[in-house]
Amino acid sequence: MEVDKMDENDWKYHGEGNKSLVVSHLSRVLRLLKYPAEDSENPPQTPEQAFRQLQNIVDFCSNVMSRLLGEEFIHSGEVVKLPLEFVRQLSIKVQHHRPVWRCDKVMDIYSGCALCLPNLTSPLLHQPTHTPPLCIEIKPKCGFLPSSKLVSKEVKTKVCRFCMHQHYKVANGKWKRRSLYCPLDLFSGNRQRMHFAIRHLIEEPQNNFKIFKGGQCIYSSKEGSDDSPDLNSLLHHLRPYVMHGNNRINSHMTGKAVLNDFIQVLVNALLSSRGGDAGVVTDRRGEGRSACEASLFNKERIRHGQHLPDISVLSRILQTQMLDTLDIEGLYPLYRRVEQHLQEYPKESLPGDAVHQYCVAMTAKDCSIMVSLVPCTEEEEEDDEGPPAFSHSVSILDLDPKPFDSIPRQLRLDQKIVSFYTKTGGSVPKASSLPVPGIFMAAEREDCTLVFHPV
Ligand SMILES: O=P(O)(O)O[C@@H]1[C@@H](OP(=O)(O)O)[C@H](OP(=O)(O)O)[C@H](O)[C@H](OP(=O)(O)O)[C@H]1OP(=O)(O)O
Ligand SMILES: Nc1ncnc2c1ncn2[C@@H]1O[C@H](COP(=O)(O)OP(=O)(O)OP(=O)(O)O)[C@@H](O)[C@H]1O
Repeated sequence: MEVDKMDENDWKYHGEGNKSLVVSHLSRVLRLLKYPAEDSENPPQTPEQAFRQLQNIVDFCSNVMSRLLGEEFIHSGEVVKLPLEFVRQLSIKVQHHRPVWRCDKVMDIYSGCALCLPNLTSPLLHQPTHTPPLCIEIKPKCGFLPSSKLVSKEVKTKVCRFCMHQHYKVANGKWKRRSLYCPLDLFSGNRQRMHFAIRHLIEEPQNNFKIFKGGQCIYSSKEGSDDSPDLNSLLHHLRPYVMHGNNRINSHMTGKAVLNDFIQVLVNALLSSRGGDAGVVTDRRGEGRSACEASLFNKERIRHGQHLPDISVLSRILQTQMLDTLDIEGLYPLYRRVEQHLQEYPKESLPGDAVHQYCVAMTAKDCSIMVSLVPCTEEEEEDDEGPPAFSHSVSILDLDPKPFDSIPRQLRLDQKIVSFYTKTGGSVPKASSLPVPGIFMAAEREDCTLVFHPV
């Protein structure tokens, strides 16, 4: 990338999270920092500090997270310096593409620094094919229940944080409808539970699920809209991908069958391992802690569980998340001691391995997975009968270090989520806050492999 020849017209808005805004051009993305809007006139850090922050992200990703998660999944990127005029023009250009609820923050136009990464949704990264790759982004969140003795509320050992948080988010207006996705189902390694989890991600994607086709986002939650995302449009996009096997070309496939095939391919990619056959490991979550009581998956079926292949992306993420052995309730007193120590000895480097370990686990609880599916050509396809054949690649994104001083906020949020869930009895929400019965609910009636509990 020749930074002195940058033209904002080449770049387009690609997406954003809470801390960064991403623009793309062909096979590259630039990830720019964001600041609170009230700081827009007065940037909270100097260009040197911004550069250091981005370099820290690269170093943390390549030295810490890549060792824990497996370097085959990681792209650390590099920090680039950009012309300020380019960044200013870019910020104006992308503004009207930004979701309104993200505009409490503004793009950093002062430092001229950004992180340059491969565009993981780009067709150019993949072999040339008639059909562009489908890229599925999943933000899986925390996949286990805490077992720390320092947990004060029993409900935390039965209902997962994501499921409890959903009640709090809907009550506070962050999302219109509750997602029935449960991370413990996705991380279970049991194909039926994983299928069930992905169905719920599709039903109510929120910020946990997106699909890109040829670099364009074709399926995601529509910000501020009461409507569910357009499943018919998704089916329209997916159908050619799952129909391209010879035997199917002239046959009709129901929407349900298209989605089932698509989910099956995605589950296969998530369970696959790089560089060898998947071994099966003992579930480190232990008996009785691998299911969330709030999940609607039929509990009877959980007994016949399988486990995650040890070197699958989900297993690597889960193992890293589980470095949080104390839970925020057990960690907070240690954090306070470290903080006091630093007040007394400000020149010392930070002691406290447990606090470091907790922060690493936090990063793994907030990262995203990008699965890229490239349809096999007819010659490559071996089996006409089974689900369609794809080659796939899997990456992990958003591996930024979490700041130590976010720990007090973590504790407060944990208390709010648990207290809200306990007060409202974790009640099944009113019909109006459940997903609109869509293609899945209708499809369920004829599906004997998945069972929804009555709601
Ligand atoms: O605390 P959580 O679980 O709500 O996670 C936050 C995420 O909310 P989510 O529940 O996934 O919608 C939140 O995501 P959104 O802004 O809601 O899309 C951020 O990822 C936040 O991380 P950071 O402060 O930007 O580094 C995340 O904060 P950390 O807890 O990872 O610091
Ligand atoms: N390398 C990449 N290739 C393609 N798309 C990307 C890449 N990195 C990020 N994105 C897209 O940009 C979005 C925002 O990026 P990212 O999640 O890193 O932002 P963030 O502000 O750090 O998120 P968070 O809210 O979790 O803190 C992602 O959800 C993804 O869709």
